[in-house]
Amino acid sequence: MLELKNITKIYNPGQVTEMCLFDKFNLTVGDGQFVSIVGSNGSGKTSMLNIICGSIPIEGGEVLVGGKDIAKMKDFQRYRSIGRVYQNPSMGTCPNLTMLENMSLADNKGKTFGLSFGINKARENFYKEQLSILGLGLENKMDVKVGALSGGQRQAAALIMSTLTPIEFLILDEHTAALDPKTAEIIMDLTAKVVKEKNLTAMMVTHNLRYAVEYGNRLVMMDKGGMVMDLMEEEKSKLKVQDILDVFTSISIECGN
Ligand SMILES: Nc1ncnc2c1ncn2[C@@H]1O[C@H](COP(=O)(O)OP(=O)(O)OP(=O)(O)O)[C@@H](O)[C@H]1O
Repeated sequence: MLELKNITKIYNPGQVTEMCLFDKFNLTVGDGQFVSIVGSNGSGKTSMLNIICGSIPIEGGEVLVGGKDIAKMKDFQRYRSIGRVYQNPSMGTCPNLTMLENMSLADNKGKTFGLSFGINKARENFYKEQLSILGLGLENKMDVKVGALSGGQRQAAALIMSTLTPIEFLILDEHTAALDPKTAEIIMDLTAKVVKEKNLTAMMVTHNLRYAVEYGNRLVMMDKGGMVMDLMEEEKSKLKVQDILDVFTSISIECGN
């Protein structure tokens, strides 16, 4: 279980540009939940993911995984339980390294000796087996430099790399936003497959309302550092894209837009 408890996040504290984004923000994500997170620009979605991943400091509160405060852990310890796929496919992979070297790097994540190639031929079959889950033939491209792959193939590889070690949480940060519509569909289907097969808890930020409605078993809408909608499985299953659009519209009318 992941718990964000009384999170306070202030950007630029003490400066004229000081901005309190989260003021005692709370969110609990149960094991096995796949949470779609939507919200207008600047509502705090990416900041929330960054707080979970420890990429930005917080002024107050706790980030608990299984009751343990991971905000105080070192990066390599925290990333043992978390995998993240970014918007830009090149963020999750090393373009100048081969598929095999990329998989090997991902395999070494969270180990105390740091990042090393540590190519282990004995693991190669495991890497191939994992890549074959995607059904894109990447298991036959082990010696190809990842930079030579298409954006969609790289994002698919990033998905497998981020879930190669036994993580608990998969963080998806607009991970289909840079892809063409057809490739985005493929990556979304693969995401659902990987989350199910690896029994992961997932948090997916997306501006694609259809994906938010169709995928996952919980939907959260954020606005100005708070949650304005939080629908669990049954309620979410009845939700239509238009329902979310209506909430968006009412929020922007309240804001005078
Ligand atoms: N490094 C930073 N310094 C100062 N303010 C920041 C910083 N990062 C984010 N913010 C502010 O925090 C607020 C939330 O930003 P965040 O990127 O978390 O929103 P978001 O919901 O992910 O937006 P988007 O949909 O545009 O990606 C915004 O007002 C933004 O300007």
